[in-house]
Amino acid sequence: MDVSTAQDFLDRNFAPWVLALSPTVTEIGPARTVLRIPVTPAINRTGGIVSGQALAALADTAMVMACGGHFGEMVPVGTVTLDTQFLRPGSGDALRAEAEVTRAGRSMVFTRCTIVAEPSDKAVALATATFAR
Ligand SMILES: CC(C)(COP(=O)(O)OP(=O)(O)OC[C@H]1O[C@@H](n2cnc3c(N)ncnc32)[C@H](O)[C@@H]1OP(=O)(O)O)[C@@H](O)C(=O)NCCC(=O)NCCSC(=O)Cc1ccccc1
Repeated sequence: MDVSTAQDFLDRNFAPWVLALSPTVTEIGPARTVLRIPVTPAINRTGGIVSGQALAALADTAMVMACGGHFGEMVPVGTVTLDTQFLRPGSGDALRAEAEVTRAGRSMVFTRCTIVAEPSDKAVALATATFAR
């Protein structure tokens, strides 16, 4: 599956408020899937840092897309667990979510994601999620 097919799936299937984050698929494949969002005032909480809610939504979205990258096509999955660690305040120009499948079984898919701030390249959040397929 190529980046434009993945982007098309994302644009057609995710909730409007998630699409309001302006997620762009920059890489998709069996090894890893990468999404990017701009940092805008709309996703910041008080204090001028990115809200945890936006970070969690980005991570969940990236890990759903990583399932598609792993299987070579978008497959219907439902999030069963989502765990996030907010390592440091998110700020900068953009956030890059690097997601991968750690194990895909017959009914469950295990994934992880690192969110990195640009241009600092510092990790601001780690996440894991489990999906039912
Ligand atoms: C504070 C702590 C949880 C733990 O700290 P510690 O273990 O003691 O770690 P340490 O002191 O080593 O600092 C680590 C790094 O953080 C930096 N830094 C620290 N303070 C500030 C600051 N004030 N401003 C800017 N940067 C600051 C500090 O320079 C360092 O950076 P470096 O490593 O040199 O590059 C930290 O991990 C953290 O901020 N995580 C992110 C939490 C987060 O963003 N959650 C989501 C948003 S909340 C939400 O959405 C809910 C909500 C919504 C609406 C309304 C209300 C609530």
